[in-house]
Amino acid sequence: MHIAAQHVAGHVSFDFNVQRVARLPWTDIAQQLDQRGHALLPALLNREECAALAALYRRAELFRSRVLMARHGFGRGEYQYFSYPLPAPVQDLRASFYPHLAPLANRWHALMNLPARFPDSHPEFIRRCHAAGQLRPTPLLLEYRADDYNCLHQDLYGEQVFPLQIAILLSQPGEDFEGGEFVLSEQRPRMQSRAEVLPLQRGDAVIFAVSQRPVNGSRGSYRVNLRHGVSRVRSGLRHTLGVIFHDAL
Ligand SMILES: O=C(O)CCC(=O)C(=O)O
Ligand SMILES: [Fe+2]
Repeated sequence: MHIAAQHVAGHVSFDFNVQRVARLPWTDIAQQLDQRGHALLPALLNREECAALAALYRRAELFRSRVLMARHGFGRGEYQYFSYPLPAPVQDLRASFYPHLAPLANRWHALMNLPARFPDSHPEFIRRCHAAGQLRPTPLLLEYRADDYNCLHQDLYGEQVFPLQIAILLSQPGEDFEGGEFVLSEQRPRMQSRAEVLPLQRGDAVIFAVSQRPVNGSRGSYRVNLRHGVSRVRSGLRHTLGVIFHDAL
């Protein structure tokens, strides 16, 4: 599982040591996720790794589809979904984070009275997605330029939903781009929506709830509805890697 290997992402080769996922402070991360519905992982990737991943955006042959957000009312800017086989670092990120998140996902589902439970390994969960007709890979690279933004949304692609996902900022705020903040909104029952802006730096990752999370109330847990998006990029170029664990119809 925890393999340290030399990987080739396109023509750029870099060492993505999956051990760093195992070494993350998982107790603290789970606590942040329980309390706030998101957890920040500072400096998950270094500058060179971010540059190598962002450069994949130009390699059209690595992707199954390209979405121009304005055409669909999703915002402005574009993204591309990777094809299978995923580039090794993307595949490794997806497979190595999943086992740490599955127990939390199961606990959240129990608290929210949702019937689905998640297997320990990502290949097993992917088999379930594929059996449900969700065959298409969802990891994606996003690219934003001046005036681009990403409307608040939920990345749901079928009945099979893994309740947590990861986004990694690949560009440096204040250097590569201005504006373009990662935003989360939370809708509690019978209350107005609450927004949170996450101060991500290049290489930082955020783990966050895809659509719902449990919140402790006086009479047990209740479900809170979440969305995420990106505020307007004021200048420059911003890239993100998104890792979603379920596949798409
Ligand atoms: O560009 C971002 O920071 C958000 C990307 C996103 O919507 C996702 O990873 O699902
Ligand atoms: Fe998203």
